[in-house]
Amino acid sequence: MTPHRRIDEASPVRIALLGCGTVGSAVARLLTEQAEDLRVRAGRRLELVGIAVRDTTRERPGIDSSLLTDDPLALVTAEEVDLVVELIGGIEPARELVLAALDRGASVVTANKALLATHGAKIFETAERNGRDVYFEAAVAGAIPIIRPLRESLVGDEITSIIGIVNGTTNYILDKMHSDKQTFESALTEAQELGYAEADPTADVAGHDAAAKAAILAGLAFHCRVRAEEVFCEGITEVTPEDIAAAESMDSVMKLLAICQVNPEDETVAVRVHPTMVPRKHPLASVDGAYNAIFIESQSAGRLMFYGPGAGGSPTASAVMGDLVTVARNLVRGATGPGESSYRGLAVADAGAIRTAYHIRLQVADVAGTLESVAACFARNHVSVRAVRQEAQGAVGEAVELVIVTHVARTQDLDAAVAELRLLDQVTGPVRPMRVEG
Ligand SMILES: NC(=O)C1=CN([C@@H]2O[C@H](COP(=O)(O)OP(=O)(O)OC[C@H]3O[C@@H](n4cnc5c(N)ncnc54)[C@H](O)[C@@H]3O)[C@@H](O)[C@H]2O)C=CC1
Ligand SMILES: N[C@@H](CC=O)C(=O)O
Ligand code: NA
Repeated sequence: MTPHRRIDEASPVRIALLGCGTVGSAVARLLTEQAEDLRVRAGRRLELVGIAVRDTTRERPGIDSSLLTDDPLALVTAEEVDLVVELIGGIEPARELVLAALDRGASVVTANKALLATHGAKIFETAERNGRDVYFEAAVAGAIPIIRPLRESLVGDEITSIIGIVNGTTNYILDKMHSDKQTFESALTEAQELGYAEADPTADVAGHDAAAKAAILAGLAFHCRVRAEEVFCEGITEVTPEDIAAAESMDSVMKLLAICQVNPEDETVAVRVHPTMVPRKHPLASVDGAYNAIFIESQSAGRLMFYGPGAGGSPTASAVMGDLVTVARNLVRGATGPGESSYRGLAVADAGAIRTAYHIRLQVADVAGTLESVAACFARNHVSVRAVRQEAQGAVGEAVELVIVTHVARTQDLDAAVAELRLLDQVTGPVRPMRVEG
C-alpha cells in the first residue's frame, strides 16, 4: 500500500485534471469559482495543480493557462498530486493514466463508464491494493445520484431489478423524433451541440454508452462483475419514423431502455439495452430531452425512482464535484470509501434467454389462411400471441399491414418465429419486431 502523503491542516488537497472539454472545463471553473465553499465542505483547500490537454496553446475562457500541460503521465505521477480527475474519456490513455495515478498513490474521480465497464476489475483491484479511492458518480446518469445510493444507501437491501433511461443523447433524439417529427440526423446534431453526446457519438446511438452504464449498474446492484461486452445491446440507429408512428398508434413512445434483472431460477443476471415501446402512461414515457430516469426494485424498499439531468457539462460537473469533495474528505481523514463488491460472482445470462413482450409489424397478402399461417409460426416457437390487428382493409389479395402483440417470450423463440414469418409466401414485405415494456 502506498503511504498517504500527509495532508496536515496547512496543506491543500492537490488535484490534477485530465481533459478540459465539456465536463472538464466546467469542473475547472467550479473549482475556482467555489473555492471558499469547497474548502469549508472538504475541510481543506482544493488546489488545482495542473490540467492535461491536447493543445496547450488554445484559448480557454475562465481557465488559468499556466496550469495547462500536454504531458498527462507526468502530471498524474507528480509527487504532490493527491487526487486525479479523469475527464478525457475512452479507454486509452485513460486506463494507463488512472492505473499510474493509483499506483503512485493518488485517488481517482472519473466519469468514464466505458473504461470502468471494460477494465473496472483491474482498476478497483489497483485502488484497493494502494488504499485509494475510485469514485464515479458522473459515469452513470450524469447528475443523478445513483452510484452512491447503490454503493451505500441500498447496500443492505436485496435489489431484484433495474430499469431505466441512462443515455441523454438517444433520449433527446427519440423525444425530438416524436414531439417535433425531427429527423434522426438533425436531433443528433443538436444533442452534440448541447454537449450531451460522446466525442464519437456512435457510442451513444449504437447503445454502447448505455450498455457500459448498464454493466456498472448491474455489477453494483447484484454484487457481481458485468463487462460492457456481455450486455445485450441494440442502439437506435435502425429506429425509423415508421417505428415512431407505430409506437404512437399504440399510445406508446420509443425509449432506449437499460434493463438489469436477476433470474432467481438459475441465479444469472440478464443485462440488456434496446429500443423499447413504452406506454404513455408509464412514468418512463414522460422522461424527455436529455433527462434520465432509473427505477430500482428491491426486497425491502420496494420501488424507487431516480430522475434528473443525465448529460451536459454543468449537470455532469455537479456529480464530479460531489465525488471530489467526498474523496478530499477521505484523504483528510486518512480513510477510503467503499471498494468493489463482487462476491456473488453471478454469471451473465445468454441473450437468447432474455424474456420480453414484442410488437411485430408485417406486410401480408390479405388472402384466406394468412392469419392461420402467421399464427402457426408463433405457436411452433412457443410464443403466445396477445393481440392481432389488421391496419387497413383493401380488396382480397392486396397487401395489408398486420400488427401482432405477444405475451412475454424468450428472445431466441421470438427470433425463430420471425425467421419463419419471413419465409412465408403470404408475407410480402419487411417483418419489424420491437420490444415492449410496461
Ligand atoms: N458530456 C456529458 O454529458 C457527459 C460526459 N461523461 C463522460 O465524461 C468524460 C468527458 O466527456 P466530455 O467532457 O463530454 O468529452 P469532451 O470530448 O468534450 O472532452 C474530453 C477532452 O479530453 C481531451 N483529451 C482527450 N485525450 C486526451 C489526452 N490524451 N490528453 C489530454 N487531453 C485529452 C480532448 O481533447 C477533450 O477536450 C467522458 O468519459 C464522458 O463519457 C459522463 C457523463 C456525461
Ligand atoms: N453521452 C452521454 C453522456 C452522459 O453519460 C449521454 O448522452 O448520456
Ligand atoms: Na450519476
